[in-house]
Amino acid sequence: MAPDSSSAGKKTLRFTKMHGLGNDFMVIDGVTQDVHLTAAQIQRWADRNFGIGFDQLLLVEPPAEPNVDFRYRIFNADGDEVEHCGNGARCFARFVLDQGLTHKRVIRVAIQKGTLELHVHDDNTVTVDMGRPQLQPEHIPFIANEQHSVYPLLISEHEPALEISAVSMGNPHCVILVNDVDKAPVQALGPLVENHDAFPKRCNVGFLQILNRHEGRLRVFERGVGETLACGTGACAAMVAGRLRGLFDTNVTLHLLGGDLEISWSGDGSVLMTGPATKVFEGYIPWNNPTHN
Ligand SMILES: N[C@H](CCC[C@H](N)C(=O)O)C(=O)O
Repeated sequence: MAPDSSSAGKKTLRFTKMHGLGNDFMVIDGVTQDVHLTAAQIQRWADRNFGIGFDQLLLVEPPAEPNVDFRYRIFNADGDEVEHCGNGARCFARFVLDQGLTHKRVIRVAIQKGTLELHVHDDNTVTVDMGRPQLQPEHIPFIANEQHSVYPLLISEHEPALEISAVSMGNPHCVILVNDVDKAPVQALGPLVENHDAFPKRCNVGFLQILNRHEGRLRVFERGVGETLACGTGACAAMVAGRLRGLFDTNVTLHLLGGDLEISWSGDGSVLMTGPATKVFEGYIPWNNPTHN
């Protein structure tokens, strides 16, 4: 029985903890609850010792336009709102069905820059149409050399420039090819690239090991979070980068620390991503809605 959310003026907020291959989320129903969040509140809840602990917070809201079922907003653990989250999109679809907010198995959801179409399968995996990758420099604030969206990125004058791929899935990704992800300098290089001034909005940093034309291994140092066990938009960006370099075919399995994602891209049009979405628990947290303080 849920505690009375309005007793004695003290409010409680209902949420669900979920993950997509270990990339974990606090998911909040902002359709039946009146929710206004501050960056400071998100940071407190994201703390894995003093809060709930998550990589991103997902806020589900009513649609603001026709032909869309919901809007969903994404906030990194550092409190910043961001453009897209692939693992989050799958968990969003599972959440709105579990909560009875929809009975549709094909769900259209608005994100910051566009609309996604989600297909929920009987085995509880979800296929997300992730939209077209954006390679034009205006999406990636780079001096483009145009060659397969591969750019030199100078980290230090004492070392040769990194040869990186820059792909936007709505959120910025920098993909670096490595021989062995287990030996990749994720913690040392991740923050330097994330905060490089070539990325005025910072970026997510993917370390991609090509196994064959249909398989790769990927680790991601996420913008605003650090290394996560999986990154859906990062997997899409890595597959696009590999395909643009002529190293991947149309359908690829990417092995991330938390499990596998299936990514399809013909070289034009949308990237499709398929993977699981898992509910861990439901909870309630005492809360003073900032707009009612
Ligand atoms: N850290 C990302 C947002 C979450 C992306 C990731 N969790 C995914 O599954 O796509 C960014 O700042 O753009």
